[in-house]
Amino acid sequence: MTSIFIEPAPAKLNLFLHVTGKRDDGYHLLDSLVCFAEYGDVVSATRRDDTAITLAISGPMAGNLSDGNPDDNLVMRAAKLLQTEGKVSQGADLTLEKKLPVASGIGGGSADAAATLRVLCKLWQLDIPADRLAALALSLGADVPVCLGAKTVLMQGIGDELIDLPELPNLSLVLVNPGCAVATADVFHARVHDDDDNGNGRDFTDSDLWDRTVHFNSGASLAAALQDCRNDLTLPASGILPEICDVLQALAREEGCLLARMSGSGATCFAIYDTDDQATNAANMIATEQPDWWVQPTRIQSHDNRALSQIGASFPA
Ligand SMILES: C[C@](O)(CO)[C@H](O)COP(=O)(O)OP(=O)(O)OC[C@H]1O[C@@H](n2ccc(N)nc2=O)[C@H](O)[C@@H]1O
Ligand SMILES: Nc1ncnc2c1ncn2[C@@H]1O[C@H](COP(=O)(O)OP(=O)(O)OP(=O)(O)O)[C@@H](O)[C@H]1O
Repeated sequence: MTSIFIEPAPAKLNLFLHVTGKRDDGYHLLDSLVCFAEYGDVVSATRRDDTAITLAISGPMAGNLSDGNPDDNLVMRAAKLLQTEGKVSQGADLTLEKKLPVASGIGGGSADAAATLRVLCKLWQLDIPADRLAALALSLGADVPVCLGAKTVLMQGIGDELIDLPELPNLSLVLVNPGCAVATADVFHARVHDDDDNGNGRDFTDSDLWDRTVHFNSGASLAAALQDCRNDLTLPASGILPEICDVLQALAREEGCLLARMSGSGATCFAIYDTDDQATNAANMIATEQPDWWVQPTRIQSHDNRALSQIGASFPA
């Protein structure tokens, strides 16, 4: 019997993203409310007797990763890092079902790397201290630590400081990407004044604007509070890719839209709708009008289904 271990790699959403400073090494300090969608990629792993690590990629977005060197894939990089760190003498056959658009602000690669770390800790029965695992995650990318826990948090620092928050209400969401990749580094670099700021400069937002104690009981009350926040990367990202403005307008004009905003460094935008039906209708309308866009209705990941997903699964193959 071969055991297969399976881990979801859910889409990350920045419900707001404030840039609060810049470090000497060029990385930006953030204050961001991060949650995870039910929709995402899937990583699975089976054991090998030798030390080789293989990766097979399938799924609707697999083609967008086929050009690069497979060893550059964040799944492979995470696996090799963990194998070295854990002094593991086994290998693994990994699969990645790629459903999220690549380089699109919803952390697809980061979610895949984090899911790989989780799945291989189970497969290889590693007991790595949480702070060591978080440091490994950060070495793979600023978004990987938040994707490791895959729960609602306030994210600060460069993505390495994670503060637990009360669970958010169930949200009816639509994610839309105009079909163009945007590089995160280009968006940060395109910020006005970015080059002459020292970390306390005039174009940075104050941090700690979010009340960490409030428990929202509806999507409407959360969306109302989010109106006072922004994504500070929307302007630079839409300067690079003006279609982002079209996506935001398309989401906002559908019935029941409570909030439409870009996630991360874009170009994917999300909208919160009042009901699941309104989200489904909005997704259908936008997909019909814009057949080249990626349009995905989903919900926020709740504690219940997250608990299930974190256990993973082991069954005969
Ligand atoms: C914008 C966010 O998506 C918000 O969640 C993340 O901060 C991005 O995280 P990520 O894609 O994992 O980013 P990385 O791969 O670590 O960094 C890519 C590039 O983005 C810029 N970068 C990234 C994160 C950060 N806090 N400040 C930055 O300035 C840097 O130029 C860096 O070279
Ligand atoms: N498994 C993977 N999935 C997606 N991208 C990957 C993967 N492995 C490597 N990459 C590379 O990583 C880069 C960032 O991709 P990713 O999809 O994580 O961006 P993103 O959604 O903008 O992330 P973030 O929101 O964390 O900034 C791309 O240039 C892509 O080629």
